[in-house]
Amino acid sequence: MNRAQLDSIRDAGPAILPSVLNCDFGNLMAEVDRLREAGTEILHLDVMDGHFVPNLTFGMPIVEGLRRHTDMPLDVHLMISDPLAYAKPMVDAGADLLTFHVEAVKDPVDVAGKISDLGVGVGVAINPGTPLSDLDVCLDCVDMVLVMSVEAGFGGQSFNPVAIDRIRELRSRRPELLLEIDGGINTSTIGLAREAGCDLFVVGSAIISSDDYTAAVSDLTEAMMSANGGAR
Ligand SMILES: O=C(CO)[C@H](O)[C@H](O)COP(=O)(O)O
Ligand SMILES: [Co+2]
Repeated sequence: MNRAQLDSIRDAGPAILPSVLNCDFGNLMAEVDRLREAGTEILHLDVMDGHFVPNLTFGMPIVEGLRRHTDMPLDVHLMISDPLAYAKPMVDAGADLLTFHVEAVKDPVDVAGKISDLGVGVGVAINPGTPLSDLDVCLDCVDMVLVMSVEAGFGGQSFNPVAIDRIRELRSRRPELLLEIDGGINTSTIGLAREAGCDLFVVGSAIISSDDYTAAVSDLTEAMMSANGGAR
């Protein structure tokens, strides 16, 4: 994802990014088609290594398979201990935006720079329990901050409201930064995050657990748009 694509995402206004984490992986492409038909445009892919987080999901083969069958931008959330080891393979597989966890690396500036050099958007994620000040060193080196509203590792967890204060603080410090929130986002929490100044809203269970993805996305969109977006 080049600079122009990132700018167009920012300029396009708030967006809901479905996480396929809890979808029916035996019918992955059918699920992706349903999510596209429901009106979502960017896919959030949760890559977990069973080491950085106590869960194991998927790697490059899934990213590559999705790249072959959809033109939706792929927002890849790396919940892995060694993001640099897999950055280029993930980009080669088709990732458009790569987000690593600040908790997983010693030098986030170096990691952000190396990922950016691959020609994709780079994000840094932070868990609720990690001091926000851990991001200070790399805020100017990333395109996006992914503010976790759950401890990374599983879908279906309860929303941690500390994320709202963090979105608000990051928005006030960096008006141009792309902000994404992830974890426990539903029709109640999405408005709070929007009002705090968030741009991108990762939603897993609140869509995947519903029988009607279109209705779920529509309800979420209504809740998101009825909140007054934080001033940039
Ligand atoms: O990064 C994640 C978990 O580590 C998932 O993206 C997130 O939890 C989405 O699932 P849900 O909306 O059900 O919380
Ligand atoms: Co995620």
